[in-house]
Amino acid sequence: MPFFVVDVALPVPLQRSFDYLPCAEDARSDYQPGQRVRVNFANQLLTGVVLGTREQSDVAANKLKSLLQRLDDQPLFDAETLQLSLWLAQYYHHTQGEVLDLMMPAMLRKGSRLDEVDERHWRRLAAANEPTLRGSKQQALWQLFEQQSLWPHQQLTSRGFTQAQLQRLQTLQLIEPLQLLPLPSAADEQQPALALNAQQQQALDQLRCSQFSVSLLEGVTGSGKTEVYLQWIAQLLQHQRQILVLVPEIGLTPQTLKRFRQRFSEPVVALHSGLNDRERLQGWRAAAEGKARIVIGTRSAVFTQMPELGAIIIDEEHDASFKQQDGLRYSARDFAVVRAHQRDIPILLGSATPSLESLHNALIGKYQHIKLTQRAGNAKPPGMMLHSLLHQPLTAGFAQPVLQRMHDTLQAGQQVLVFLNRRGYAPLLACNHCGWMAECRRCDARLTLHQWPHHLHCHHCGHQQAVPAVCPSCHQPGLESIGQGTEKVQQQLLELFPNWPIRRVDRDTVRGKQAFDQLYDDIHDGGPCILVGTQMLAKGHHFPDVTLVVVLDADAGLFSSDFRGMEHSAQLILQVAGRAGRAEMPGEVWIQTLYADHPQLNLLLDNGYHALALSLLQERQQRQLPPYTHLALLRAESEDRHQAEQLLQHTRQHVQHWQRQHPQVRVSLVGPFPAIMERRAGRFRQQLQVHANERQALHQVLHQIIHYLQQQRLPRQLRWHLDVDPIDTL
Ligand SMILES: Nc1ncnc2c1ncn2[C@@H]1O[C@H](COP(=O)(O)OP(=O)(O)OP(=O)(O)O)[C@@H](O)[C@H]1O
Ligand SMILES: [Zn+2]
Repeated sequence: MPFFVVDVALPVPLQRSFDYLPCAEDARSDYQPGQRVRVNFANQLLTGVVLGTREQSDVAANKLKSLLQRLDDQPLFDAETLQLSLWLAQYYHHTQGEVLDLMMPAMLRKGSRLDEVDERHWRRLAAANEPTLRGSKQQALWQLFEQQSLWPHQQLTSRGFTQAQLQRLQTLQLIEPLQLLPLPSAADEQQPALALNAQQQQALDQLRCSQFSVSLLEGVTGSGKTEVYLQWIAQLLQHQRQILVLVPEIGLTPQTLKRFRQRFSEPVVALHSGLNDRERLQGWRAAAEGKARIVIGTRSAVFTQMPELGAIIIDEEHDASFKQQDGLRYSARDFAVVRAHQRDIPILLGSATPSLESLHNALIGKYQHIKLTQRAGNAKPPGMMLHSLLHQPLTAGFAQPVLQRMHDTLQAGQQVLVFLNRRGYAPLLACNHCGWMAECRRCDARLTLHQWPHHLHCHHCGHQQAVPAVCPSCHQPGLESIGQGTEKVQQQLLELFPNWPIRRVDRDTVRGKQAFDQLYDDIHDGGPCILVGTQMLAKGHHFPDVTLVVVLDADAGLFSSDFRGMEHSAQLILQVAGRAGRAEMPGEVWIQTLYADHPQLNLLLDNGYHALALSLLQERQQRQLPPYTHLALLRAESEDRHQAEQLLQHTRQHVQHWQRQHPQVRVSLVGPFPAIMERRAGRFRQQLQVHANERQALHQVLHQIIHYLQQQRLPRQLRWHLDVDPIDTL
């Protein structure tokens, strides 16, 4: 056989691919780009992806190793996905091998075969004669097969049929077993589309079913954006397209999924973090084989291979969960736009509070700008007011008039939502004798007091410890909790409103999808109650009986040192406010603040998000910040304070030196300086910011930086990473 080597991309940070000898017996034609292979790399078993084959190698023949196994007969990744992986690798300055690794469901990464997730089904054979069956159970079973020729084994056993009964039908040559990929079924009861209002219809009319275009659907909360998505999807399905819908981490509730499955009889696959590896691969395959016509998923679902992909929808496009915050720090939204462009298909970004990036693109005409300014149905926009806390006696953190409104709302049989973005009992435990404060040993942060179970908890590194009985510093009793978290508010409200249920919704009370599902049902079953919650309650949920929203403390977000702080606070406030009055009854939002004359807060309330966003954009332009410039962060961290700083200092010098030889490449470097919270989990964190007017210049410099860093022999504990388009600089 003529000599050849296989070129393999591996999930390692080295900027190159690797040559391997083929598996014994394999011909060159057995290898195609996109197949997975198993290799031994530096004594590690890795799954790599074939990029091609070659007649020669730069590696000496006696140094070449053989592949351990070829995992796929057919390419797992198509040419389009391979192309996209290259884009990701270049843009985020990782290797193609790392990107492909990220794009694979975990089971494939570990080397599973695709058909491992097939499940047992039974299929009716063409029976010659009407069978004579003994026993009513067997007859009932056969009747099912007369209604529908194919059944998943598991569905039959859950209806009480046994293996023996199935085997009996098999012996009679009525049915046969087979292994198949399970597909989700549509809801039993399908629901018709709603009649769109004029604005929704106009929005739908502006959406095309082919060719690349980006549309920003800026629709106030409750304006019926989802209904527009659904009706557009219906059109796309008629064109035999697959549709990818991305939603924020907590936006993919069973209710959302149900709404899709009740509307479409085509298989709708959900991909989210609540799935196990097996379910995830099943969903991925259903999409990759074109069987799932709609995929609805969170961030990483953006990588799902879909041969007939015809449109992408990103709901709540401003949401931070679309940006991966560790490893390969990609933005699913930005990548989705690239993907749509490459495939020449439309993409729709929806939000009541669009990111300044997307808004900017809409304003300069790069994106089509579609607006929904009214709520759908009979719902009215909630009335919003600022309530100054200055010189006001507070009860449990609430001003008197606010408590009165809460009382009236409950009396009227409606629900109240109290928003406080701080879980736990209190953000601080301090000694009232000597001023000692409970601080995290490993972070520049205070420990949060939790009451149930009773302990101190660092929300930054996860460190937990017991609550001391006396002050560890002066040994006096008299430790006091200062400030409020959701736990404390719930407890205080129980005393103030003993006749109504007070439900707390945060990560401590609601763990996992099922818990949320249960809670959602409870809230929907209605009855007056107070919901106390963090941002978990804020996003995309539809609670028809909530008519009063109280933002307990708007100030926390107003003075963030991050340049996106105000943007994010405004988005959060409006999203929470958007939960009020979404059905027949009008809603009201009270925002408590010490800064009732804060100009931006007033702009938001008086003129709405769009007006505030325009003013923030102006500010960004003046300060030369994104979206007017491009930003990347190089972060370094180490247990040794100076190591991290020095590494960035040297990197900076290296770049400056390089810049002197390349004066046409204009970037500016800011830093190194310590992160806002310098020490986290025992490590000191430093950052170097790279600002550029031109993307290309930014990438040229980042390339230099990566190249430089990879050549350094760094102590193990000194780590660095690059964040392109960071969503915060904290
Ligand atoms: N054309 C319509 N006629 C009547 N009701 C509608 C119409 N469109 C949407 N609705 C209803 O209005 C409510 C809000 O709609 P939807 O959830 O689609 O809004 P949204 O814009 O996605 O909201 P948010 O951004 O706040 O999550 C839902 O109960 C929906 O059924
Ligand atoms: Zn800590």
